[in-house]
Amino acid sequence: MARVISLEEVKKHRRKSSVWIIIHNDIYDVSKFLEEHPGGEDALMDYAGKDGTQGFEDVGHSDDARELLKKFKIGTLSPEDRTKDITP
Ligand code: HEM
Repeated sequence: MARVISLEEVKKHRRKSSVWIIIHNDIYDVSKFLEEHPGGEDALMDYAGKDGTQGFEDVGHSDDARELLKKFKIGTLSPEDRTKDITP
């Protein structure tokens, strides 16, 4: 079962040593992906400890990128902290 994580906890992971990002109410630890991200480290750091759904979708990431996401998933956001999800 996926670990349930609060927004308060996510907010603590906004330094390069530990970067968590929320996308579609799931939580991703991208600490080890910063240097590999084709969109650059800064794009990820802008959303460190925050909800990056809008940013992620605005770029129009490929299916490969979406597939890659699965590798970094560490949990889901607590129900009380969830936002109304956006497409897709
Ligand atoms: C957190 C998980 C993320 C993963 C796994 C990821 C993965 C990728 C991958 C594989 C690409 C190469 C193009 C593609 O396949 O679509 C890419 C490009 C890009 N990403 Fe991300 N990305 C993530 C988050 C973000 C976020 C939050 C932003 C914020 C704006 C972002 C901005 C970009 C940009 C601007 C490019 C385009 C680079 C270019 O084509 O010049 N990414 N990303």
